[in-house]
Amino acid sequence: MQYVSTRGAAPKLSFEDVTLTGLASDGGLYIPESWPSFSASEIAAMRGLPYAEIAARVMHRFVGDSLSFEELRELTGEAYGRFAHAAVVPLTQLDERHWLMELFHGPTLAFKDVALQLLGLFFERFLARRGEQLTLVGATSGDTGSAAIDAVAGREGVEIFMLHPQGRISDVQRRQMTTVRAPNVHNIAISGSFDDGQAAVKRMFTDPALKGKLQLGAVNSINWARLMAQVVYYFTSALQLGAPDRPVAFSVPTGNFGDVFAGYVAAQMGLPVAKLVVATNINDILHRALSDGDYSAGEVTPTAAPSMDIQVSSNFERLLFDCGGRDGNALADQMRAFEVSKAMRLTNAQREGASGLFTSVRADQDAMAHTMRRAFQYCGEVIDPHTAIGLHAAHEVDLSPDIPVVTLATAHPAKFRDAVERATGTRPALPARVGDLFAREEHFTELEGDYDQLVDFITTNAVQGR
Ligand SMILES: Cc1ncc(COP(=O)(O)O)c(C=O)c1O
Ligand SMILES: N[C@@H](CCOP(=O)(O)O)C(=O)O
Repeated sequence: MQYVSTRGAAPKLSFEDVTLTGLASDGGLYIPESWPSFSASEIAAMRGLPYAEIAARVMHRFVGDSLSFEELRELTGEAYGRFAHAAVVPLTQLDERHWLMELFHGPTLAFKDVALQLLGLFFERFLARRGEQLTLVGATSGDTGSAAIDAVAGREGVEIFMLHPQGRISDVQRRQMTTVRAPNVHNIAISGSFDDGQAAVKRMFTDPALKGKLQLGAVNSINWARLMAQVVYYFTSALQLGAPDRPVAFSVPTGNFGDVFAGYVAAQMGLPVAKLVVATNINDILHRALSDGDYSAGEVTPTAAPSMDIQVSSNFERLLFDCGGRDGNALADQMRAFEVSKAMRLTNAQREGASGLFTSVRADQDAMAHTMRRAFQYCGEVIDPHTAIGLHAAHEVDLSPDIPVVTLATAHPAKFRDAVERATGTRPALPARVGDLFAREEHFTELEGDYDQLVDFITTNAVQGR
């Protein structure tokens, strides 16, 4: 299995190289050269298997020679053995056709753990094999940061610099990052939004001076391995609801387009996906792009679903590449123009390519709060604001009534206790596995977010190569 860049000019890489490389040298994102696929009988044969086994079967198609099937199965067993639920991502039924896929049973209470617990093990295995070190740089709107830090804190060969937008994430999210005391963990609070942090991180990967000093790696969904691990739970949940004999729809609370792109990949691999519903909050660039072809980024508006307060949606580039005919040169021109003007129209090919599988729904703050209340009153389920946006969208879309609709429950409600309490009157308790989060001391550095200042901080504090 080889990987190509969405912008056409970077070298093709193996899975191991892609995992350690982050952004492609031409500024693009790596994607498999072609989609591997399963027959209906191969999918049916996975029914009833443990999560870690299905994970190894699905992902081995992407890993090529970088890991044997047995090595991969050992790593999936280790990663998913750390989850607090034996099913890893259990399904909860809400009514005769709506389901929640609970993705928050990992150590940091959000879906990011599903990929990052495994990615931490990939880093360790590949770096030990090569005798190399990696400086991870990342941007977070709250959940990637905590999951990445948990996955790599104290590990050999890696250090992490994580940027979060000051004052724009929940107190639980912030503390899950800033109370971790490990010499290889550096938290930086920047002024501005997640988009500003993500733009700075992407610039670092194409900065020859910085790359001359440090081997950089990515923990954001820039890193293909993140998305690959997220493909698995589309398979496990669809299998429980009747796949491959019955198509299933998914409603996905969306920000950086990673999670829902993983659903797209599952469909390319042969899973019968009836529809992917892209659910956005009022930062609705993806809803406008999919419904009208208008991909133009405005200012990010802070909401009670802060992890989705994103306007420039990184993985949308992967979809545009795949749906638009895989023309890297044309996409490079389109993306470069977008980077200057912050606006673009999708081509007809891109719109038509996306329209078969995707639809989109935007939820405002009232719809989000109303859905949290309704889930609590009618189903006894306390859900977080991001999940509520997905569930709102699941009820808005027009689908045949015999198709089950799975909403991805992307975070534990306790991560956003204040917003949940405002909407439902119930304050969810933090699970015991997060420990004494509010008793621990916080440590982070405040920076303006100016690019040169960030690079200076990283190069001064990195231990790689010393
Ligand atoms: C809780 C939660 N829900 C939804 C999302 C959106 O996911 P994605 O960025 O993969 O679209 C995020 C952030 O990524 C998140 O942290
Ligand atoms: N919502 C995310 C934003 C970063 O997205 P990623 O999937 O590219 O890491 C977060 O919680 O940080």
